[in-house]
Amino acid sequence: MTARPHISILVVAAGRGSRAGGGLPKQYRPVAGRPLLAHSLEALCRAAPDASILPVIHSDDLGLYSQSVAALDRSYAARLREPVFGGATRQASVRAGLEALASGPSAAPEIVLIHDAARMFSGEALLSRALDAAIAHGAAIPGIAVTDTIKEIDSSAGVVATPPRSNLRAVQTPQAFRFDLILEAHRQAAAAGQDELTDDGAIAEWAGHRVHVFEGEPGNMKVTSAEDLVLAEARFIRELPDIRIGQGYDVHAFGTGDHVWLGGVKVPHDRGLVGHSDADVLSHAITDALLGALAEGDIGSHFPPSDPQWRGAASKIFLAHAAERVRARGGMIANIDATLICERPKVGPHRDAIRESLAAICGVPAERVAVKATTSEKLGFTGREEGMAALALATVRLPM
Ligand SMILES: Nc1ccn([C@@H]2O[C@H](COP(=O)(O)OP(=O)(O)OP(=O)(O)O)[C@@H](O)[C@H]2O)c(=O)n1
Ligand SMILES: C[C@](O)(CO)[C@H](O)COP(=O)(O)O
Repeated sequence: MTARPHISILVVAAGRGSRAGGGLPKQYRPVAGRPLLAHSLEALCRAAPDASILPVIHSDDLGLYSQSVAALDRSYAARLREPVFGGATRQASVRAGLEALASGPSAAPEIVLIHDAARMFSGEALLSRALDAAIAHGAAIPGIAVTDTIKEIDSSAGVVATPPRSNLRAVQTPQAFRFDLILEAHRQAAAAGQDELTDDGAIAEWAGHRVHVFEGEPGNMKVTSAEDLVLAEARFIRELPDIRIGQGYDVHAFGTGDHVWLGGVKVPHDRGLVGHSDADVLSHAITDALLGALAEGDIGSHFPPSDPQWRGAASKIFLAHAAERVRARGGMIANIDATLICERPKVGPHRDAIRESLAAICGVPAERVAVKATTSEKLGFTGREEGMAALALATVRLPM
């Protein structure tokens, strides 16, 4: 198997967004509650898990940039290199980024993908095509067939040419290159005073390289105008994953015994909980929360108390089943938050063990599982220590 090349992604975000208007540069304008740049960076982090990412920003925008990074998941933010400052044109900003990659603390990449921060819908398939094309051709850009007829015009003569549409492509980013090729092409163009080229493909072309065009994506829009921001927001909201919240509640009475089961952990107590199964009130509430999020009935409909096979059963079977239902629907459990209501036993000393146990049963990290406890101030059935109650919420993310 050939080793994967070392890849960097340069994200140019130093423009002023004058065509979009609205005060802030467009890459910092909110889209669905977060700066546009946070969406673009997140899309790249998701689509290219191995690549390091170098943002190129304007020197006036450090505060805005930090706010965008703060809106990212920490694991994504950790993948970003220290930003470098861009120049007065896109071309100058790209060159600043390439020079930083060439002279930075880590080895220069073999392949560089150059991407507009203003494009927030770049997915894995597009990045993968870009990478393959750069490896195969050295210089490659994504293009889509144009569907409008394009005219070349002159202000005095009007239309001067109608180029055959079948040969025209609207090109996008990421544009992908062998790093040494595009760095040298940018240096040569700058030295020759050629500083108004609007994409990196044009720079490679100017330097005499054959530039390959691979299939772009119609959805890979560049936010340029104020209308584009509105379209991007609408599209982002339409593509949001299906986030579900489920709730569960359960009660079991105390009876004789020397322990209770809580979240799959045996907790010593001077009484036990009575139930058809092991009466793990916490696991039951969470099972119902997960099934509730899926709108797939409740614990009783999956494991009828009338069925003798569940007599004395370990409740982790029920909970693992509910978690498996989430996975079977292509989803993931985002978090579980549960509260036990009892005077005794004290839950605090067992909390971490219970969280670990629930996390293992559900197949999620323990940091996504919260277990809390409260008394009812000696009021009601829990206050009189006649039984225990548990409440649970689960957030589940399903594919659209
Ligand atoms: N001096 C510049 C100009 C542009 N860009 C970046 O290049 C991408 C594509 O440029 P464009 O959409 O034209 O952005 P702006 O230059 O900001 O827009 P405008 O021309 O409307 O001012 C954007 O992500 C933009 O931030 C850049 O890094 N440095
Ligand atoms: C690089 C680019 O996005 C390819 O379509 C485009 O040329 C950028 O042009 P802009 O005027 O800087 O938006």
